[in-house]
Amino acid sequence: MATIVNPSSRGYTQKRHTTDIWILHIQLQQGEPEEHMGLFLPMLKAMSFKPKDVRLKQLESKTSPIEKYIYLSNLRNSNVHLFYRLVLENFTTLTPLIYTPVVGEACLKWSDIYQQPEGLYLSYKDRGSLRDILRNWPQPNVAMTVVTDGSRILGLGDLGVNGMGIPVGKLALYTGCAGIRPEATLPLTLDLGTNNETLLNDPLYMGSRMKRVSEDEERMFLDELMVALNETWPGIVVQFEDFKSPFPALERYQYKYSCFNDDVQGTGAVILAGIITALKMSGIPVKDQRAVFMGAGSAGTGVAQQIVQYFMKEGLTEDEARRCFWFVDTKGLITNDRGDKLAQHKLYFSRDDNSGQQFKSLTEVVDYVKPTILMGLSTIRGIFDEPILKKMTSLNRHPIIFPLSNPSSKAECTFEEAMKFTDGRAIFASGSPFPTHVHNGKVMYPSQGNNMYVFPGIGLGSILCKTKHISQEMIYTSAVALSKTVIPSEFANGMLYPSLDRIRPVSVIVAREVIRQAQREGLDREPSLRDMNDETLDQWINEQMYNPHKEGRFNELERESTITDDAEAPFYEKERLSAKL
Ligand SMILES: NC(=O)C1=CN([C@@H]2O[C@H](COP(=O)(O)OP(=O)(O)OC[C@H]3O[C@@H](n4cnc5c(N)ncnc54)[C@H](OP(=O)(O)O)[C@@H]3O)[C@@H](O)[C@H]2O)C=CC1
Ligand SMILES: CC(=O)C(=O)O
Ligand SMILES: [Mg+2]
Repeated sequence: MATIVNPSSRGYTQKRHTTDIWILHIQLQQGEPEEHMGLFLPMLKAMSFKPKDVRLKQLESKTSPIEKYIYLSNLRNSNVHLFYRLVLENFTTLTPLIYTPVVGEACLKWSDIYQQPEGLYLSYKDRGSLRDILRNWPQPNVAMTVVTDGSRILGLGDLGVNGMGIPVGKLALYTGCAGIRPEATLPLTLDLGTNNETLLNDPLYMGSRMKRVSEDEERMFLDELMVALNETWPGIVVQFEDFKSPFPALERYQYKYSCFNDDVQGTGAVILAGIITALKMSGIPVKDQRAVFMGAGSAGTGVAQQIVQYFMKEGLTEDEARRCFWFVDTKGLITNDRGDKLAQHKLYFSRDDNSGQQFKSLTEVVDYVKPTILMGLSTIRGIFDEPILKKMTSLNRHPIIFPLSNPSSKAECTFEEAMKFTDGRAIFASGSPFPTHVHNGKVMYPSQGNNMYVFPGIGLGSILCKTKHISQEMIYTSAVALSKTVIPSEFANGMLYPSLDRIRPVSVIVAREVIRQAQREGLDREPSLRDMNDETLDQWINEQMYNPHKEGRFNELERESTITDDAEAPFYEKERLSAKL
């Protein structure tokens, strides 16, 4: 049975020996004779930092992103409140280290950098006992799980159980961005085999050494899992993540359980929010939009479907809206007469107006369609090259360029490339973060079109209103809500999304609107929220959110947890105060 848990990072009380330098420092401050401090004395005397400052210094001293990732994982496991305090105070700098792009490198090296278990692994052999295994999880009140089978981790392919970095990273964002308590989150990885030969031959690989089970076998496993999860934690919100397409489980469970597919629906919502703002910037009406999508997988078609819904609300018929999209996959432009059997999820957008012509390359498609929007969800680094970006610039005053593939190593173009080859005119969003770029002496700001802007709010709203299921309208509403959170100064800087430093209030707004939509559809099971006005509801949502600054200690040995709960008191004083309680 491949069940491994590490409860400490989820807020579980765990004894731990604290022999680090902080204890010496505390002892010094508490009057311990100086001779006991030995060689550390000068260093200890010079220390006037609080633990969070020291942790940031230590983090800075790590020279590579992966070392920083490991450092932060260890901190999360040893002192969960201090970790989240750092995250909340440094969202913009720490998110790339705990999420994309560095989580991609962490997943690639998972077996090599493995320090401790951080979630629950369920293997195919466990089928028939899933409920019993879930009951062994030490936390009684799990509200949210992110589950992957590791079959399509970011744009990196089948990484088997090494995909665990994704549920861990996404749930860290649930806690950071939306205040879901750490102990209420369950990172879940299904070990259903892998078709990655490198992993199968890697002596350090920790998953089952077998090829992936069949689609039918996986479906039966998921059926058992969904029942087991809901019996163990009734109403638990399930986020499906990084399953290879096609992913039929969404249609199977969508109206039965509280669940959503983040790659299809979360990405769809966040990119729709970006497009709503981008269209305001470009000034081109909906009816004149022509969007070319490089990549027709779960994310690409999910995004286009959300935009179709928006175009229809803006007055187009469904057919008119659908015809604003052209998709390119490994075989070229997707058309009805291309000669291959199209997967189900591609049929809706397949073109029938190509007069028998077939277009193999993106360049040919761009020449043919003359798009206003170029979306990348293809995992092909650099496919939006100089000629294509220049072509888009010749066609549009403000071409909309969204290289959305993750991690950065898979991005269709970088921000710098987009600015350079469109003469600073592109309206830009990427899946992973890029630095600002100076173009003709002006600082240009990239936007990050990543589902992290919505999934925390969707999950939070769904949990709080105890929704029966998560409807398509709830997802759509999250997009519209997000688009309204961009403030004028951000818009003026070309930003399509709010600054990450405001992510908590943004998540409150997204959660509130998700709750309101559930109420309109009669899906909510928390009637007390129905009579609250928006202001009261926002305040109530805020009060429900985990705040690491207000957390008490875990136990006497969790010294650092104790000393993080007051921002102002010197930590050694706080330690003394807490010791009296
Ligand atoms: N920014 C964000 O928030 C998000 C970004 N993503 C990113 O989007 C990317 C795609 O994810 P997803 O849709 O789930 O993946 P899929 O595997 O479902 O789809 C990938 C698509 O890209 C096409 N493709 C791959 N390689 C080539 C190639 N060499 N030439 C032409 N087409 C190619 C595939 O074609 P074919 O169908 O013929 O195989 C397929 O249509 C990933 O990098 C992922 O990280 C995903 C979710 C959210
Ligand atoms: C962001 C995300 O969900 C992905 O790249 O798969
Ligand atoms: Mg994903």
